Amino acid sequence: MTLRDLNQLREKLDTINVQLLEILSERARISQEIGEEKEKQGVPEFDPIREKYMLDVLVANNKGPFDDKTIRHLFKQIFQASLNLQQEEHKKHLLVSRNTQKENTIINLGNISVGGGKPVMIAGPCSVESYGQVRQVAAALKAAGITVMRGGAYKPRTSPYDFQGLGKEGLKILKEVGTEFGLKTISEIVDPSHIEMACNYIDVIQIGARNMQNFELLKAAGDVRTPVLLKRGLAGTIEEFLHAAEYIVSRGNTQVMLIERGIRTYEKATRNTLDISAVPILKQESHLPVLVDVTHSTGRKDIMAPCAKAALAAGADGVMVEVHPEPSTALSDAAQQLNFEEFKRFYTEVKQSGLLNE
Ligand SMILES: O=C(O)C(=O)C[C@]1(C(=O)O)C=C[C@@H](O)C=C1
Repeated sequence: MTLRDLNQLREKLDTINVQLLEILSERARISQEIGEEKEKQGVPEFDPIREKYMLDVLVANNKGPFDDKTIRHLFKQIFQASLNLQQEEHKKHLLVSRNTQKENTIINLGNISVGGGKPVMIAGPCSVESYGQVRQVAAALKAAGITVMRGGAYKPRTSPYDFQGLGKEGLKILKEVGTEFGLKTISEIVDPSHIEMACNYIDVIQIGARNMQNFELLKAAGDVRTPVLLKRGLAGTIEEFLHAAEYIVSRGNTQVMLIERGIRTYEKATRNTLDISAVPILKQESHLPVLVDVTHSTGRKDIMAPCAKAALAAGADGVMVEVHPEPSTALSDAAQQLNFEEFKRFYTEVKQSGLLNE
């Protein structure tokens, strides 16, 4: 074969490549149209039976030189790429998506609004341990000007032998103390059958990281009209996080706040890895308020203030931090809760950055 012949063959390939591209693009456009129709009809995009049928037809028509396995592989890539296109489009239509609602969702908690452009500080003990302990924290928070207090009554702990929380008794304490000090309260609920009951005692239902994909719990939280603080799962992707929020919003409860709390990585210097990039991504992709939990993400008191400032600089609508009257005696998270003095220093430093704007 002469050099001239080789060049002629390559020119033929170049032409076919462009033709293939045109055909592939045309196929992709049709697949997108199918995707839109599927969305309207509420039919899932991925259809393995349809894919199997198409592959069988292709293999039946295959005259070589590619073997059947190669044909299956090549076309499966095309199906997958088309499916990705359909799913990208579908994501834009989620109720939690910024494409569906341009304006920020604002959640009013007493005299503060979360998501309205004025970031908030939420603080409180990891666990509700006693009436006296919650009262002490509430008094310190009130004095500092905090108006939303967190406190865990149902504690999903790694070990079944660790303190499991005071349950309903803990919710009652939060209600009593919250009312006395004029504070709004947040507490985690772990059982779908407790959601309705909890609404009588607390102002915000928290769904914890371990329950981000507890779909029955998400549905139950979607059926009430109490605001929900949804934590990102330990290994939850941003896409999974948004779909978890969609579970709640699609049931009619539009009052959802997202909270980044660190994800599991190989890094051991912090308890989890605070994914700061999640903040601007979530703000771009969703209209829901985005907060950052600096206690669980870092697990380190010495870097909580810079991480809180980083979160606010990245666009977070608020920061959550754990505070305890005497952290060394705390029944959970003893190492990372701030005492009142430490909280004051932390809060002052964050306020001085001018990012909190309270
Ligand atoms: O035919 C369909 O139902 C499509 O949605 C199209 C298509 C494709 O483009 O190959 C896309 C996703 C499905 O998994 C199967 C096929």
